[in-house]
Amino acid sequence: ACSSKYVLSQMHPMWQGPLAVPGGDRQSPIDIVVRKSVYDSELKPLVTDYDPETCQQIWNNGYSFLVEYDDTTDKSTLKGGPLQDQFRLCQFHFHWGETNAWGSEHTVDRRLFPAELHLVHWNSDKYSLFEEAVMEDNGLAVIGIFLKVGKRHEGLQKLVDALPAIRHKGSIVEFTRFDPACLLPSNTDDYWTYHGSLTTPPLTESVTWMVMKQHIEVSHDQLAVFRSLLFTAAEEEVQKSMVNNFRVQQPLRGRTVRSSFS
Ligand SMILES: NS(=O)(=O)c1cccc(F)c1
Ligand SMILES: [Zn+2]
Repeated sequence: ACSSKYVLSQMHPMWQGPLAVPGGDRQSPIDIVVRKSVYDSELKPLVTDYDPETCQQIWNNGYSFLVEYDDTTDKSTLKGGPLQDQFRLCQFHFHWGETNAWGSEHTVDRRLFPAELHLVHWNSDKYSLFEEAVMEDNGLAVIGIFLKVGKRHEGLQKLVDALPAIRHKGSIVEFTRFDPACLLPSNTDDYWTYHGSLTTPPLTESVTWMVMKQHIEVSHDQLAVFRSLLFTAAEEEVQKSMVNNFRVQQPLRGRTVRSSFS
């Protein structure tokens, strides 16, 4: 599984400030200004091919909870879209708020969503490990999907039911046969894409972002279980609710956001 040490658990969201980043001219997340995005007819549909058998564990890294996949073979892959190479799924995780009013990292015309899902992949045509790819400017491809509060998401419930077992930072439990394709919106042909970074330290500028235009719906109660997680380890005397684990929007710095739809 990809090394999640890159989602540094000891980094409390307080780091959201302008952390000094080498270069720092392609940081994420950003506000997507729809009328400034440029339609690119060359952008292809995303092609995901995920094998649920590669799902391994779910754990609380003190920042979010991660579902990690075996990325030692090309069994769960992403290609197409703006991508020239094949990418391997290594993990997915979420960002959310303390209320339904905010929580997403990307915004669309400044609109905030209650949460955002990130499916993280690394370029297995060019690199042999996540740790290598994370340092290269075409190393990672992350699919961002907005969550809205509405009807219950049946596929998400298996994941929600596992959360009480990983309430504290450092908790990990086996989690198998989860097909991340069930979390994709019905339309994955319409997305915005731009070159950016990780949104948590080390904030490396190695990510091709694909933010889906169509959101998925989860129930209020399902999202409330996300908020029952803790940033803190079991032994810490003051327990802190895992909420508002999102980074603020970063300057576009002249980048162009392309859309796959007109
Ligand atoms: N939030 S994110 O940019 O998807 C991310 C942060 C850190 C590590 C990683 F693999 C993905
Ligand atoms: Zn993320």
